[in-house]
This record gives sequence, structure tokens and C-alpha cells, in this order.
Amino acid sequence: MPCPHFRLRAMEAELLLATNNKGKLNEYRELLAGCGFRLVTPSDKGIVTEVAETGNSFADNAALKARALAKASGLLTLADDSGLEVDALGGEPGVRSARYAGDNATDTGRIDLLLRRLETVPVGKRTARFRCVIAIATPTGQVKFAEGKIEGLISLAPQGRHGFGYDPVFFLQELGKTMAEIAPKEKNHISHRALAAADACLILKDLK
Ligand SMILES: O=P(O)(O)OP(=O)(O)OP(=O)(O)OC[C@H]1O[C@@H](n2cnc3c(O)ncnc32)[C@H](O)[C@@H]1O
Ligand SMILES: [Mg+2]
Repeated sequence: MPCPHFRLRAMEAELLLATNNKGKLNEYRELLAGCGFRLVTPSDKGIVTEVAETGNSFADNAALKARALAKASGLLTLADDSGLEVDALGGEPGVRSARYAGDNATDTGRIDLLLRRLETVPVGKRTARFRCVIAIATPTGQVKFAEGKIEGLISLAPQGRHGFGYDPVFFLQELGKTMAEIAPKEKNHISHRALAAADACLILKDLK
């Protein structure tokens, strides 16, 4: 007799996670686990699409990615555009967070550039926030949004091995640790993405 759990999962509709970022994917697998969809990736579906992130806001770029992949796959699709805003840099790198040190740069390269640009900025003026905007698109092009943010300080040097991107230099004052020093489960309780995903989950449950 087939396992009842298997039968339940087989009935769940698919939700495409439109991202090429493994760090985001890992986080969403946990964050969206109870939202009633079977999560699939572009590579699961054999879809290779690089969407040009030409928007001026996280919301515009999230919608561009979600719409393009929903159209290509015929599936309900969730995309995330996120990044770091540093007050002393007038909000940079912002929507350019992934491309901050050039198209082929690594996380380490981006962090090095950020720390160099902040070399003369004292600790008290290194305020920053991570923002995340989620766009959920239907194959017919309708889009709903959810968003979240978390405040922190840019540290003087990288610390910690968890997470991805700018996590090693994002210092959480209340915890006295960087985002890369806390366990993935803990990040998934407090992060910009966790807050956005909680709202996205309500939207998804509504769409079922
Ligand atoms: O567009 P996709 O394919 O989803 O992947 P991406 O890495 O290009 O993602 P974005 O365009 O949204 O760029 C966001 C960048 O901001 C940074 N970032 C976003 N969320 C982060 C987080 O939780 N921790 C650390 N850095 C983060 C990281 O460098 C990302 O590459
Ligand atoms: Mg991107």
C-alpha cells in the first residue's frame, strides 16, 4: 500500500522558486515548508533563463524574475529580490548588491569592496539593513508582493561561516554576532527573508 504521506505530497501543487542563488534556495526550503506547495527549482524543470534585473527597485526586479519564470514554466512562481542598504553609502549597494563588485565577483570580493568603501566610517555610523521583496506570479502575469527587512551594522571585518552573501559583515546588535555566526535556523527566525516569507505563505495559502 502506498505510504499516505507520499500520496499527500503527490497532490500538492508545484511552486517554482525562481532563483539561481543556492543560499536563498536552502532558506526557502525551510521557510515555505508548511505553505502547502511542492517546491521545485528552474533546473528541476529544465529551465535555463537569465532574467536581466533592470528595475530600479527590489519590487520591480522581483516581479521581472517571477513573471518571466512563471511564463516559461506555466507554474505559480516565487522570486526574491533582496540586498543590503548601507546608510553611509546613500543606500548602496541596494538593488545592485549582487553586481556590486562586477558581474563575476565572489561574495568575498563584494565584502572586500564594501569594507574598503567604509574604511573611514566609524562604528556608530555603519548602520545598514537587509531588505527582501518577494513577488509571486501566476502564469497569466498577475503578481502579489511580500516584504521584510532587518536592521544591523556593517562590522569592521568578516566573522562567521554560515549563510551567504554579506552575512559575515552584517552585525546584529541585540545578539552581538554577525548573521554568519548564528545558526541557519536562527537566521530563518529573524531575517528579512523570514519576515517576507511569512507574508508570502499567507498569500500562497490563499492561492491554493
Ligand atoms: O537573482 P537570484 O537568482 O535570486 O540570485 P541573486 O544572488 O542574484 O539575488 P539578488 O539579485 O536578489 O541579489 C541579492 C544579493 O544581495 C545579497 N543578499 C541577499 N540576501 C542576503 C542574505 O540573506 N544574506 C546575505 N546577503 C544577501 C547577496 O549578495 C545577493 O547576491
Ligand atoms: Mg539576481
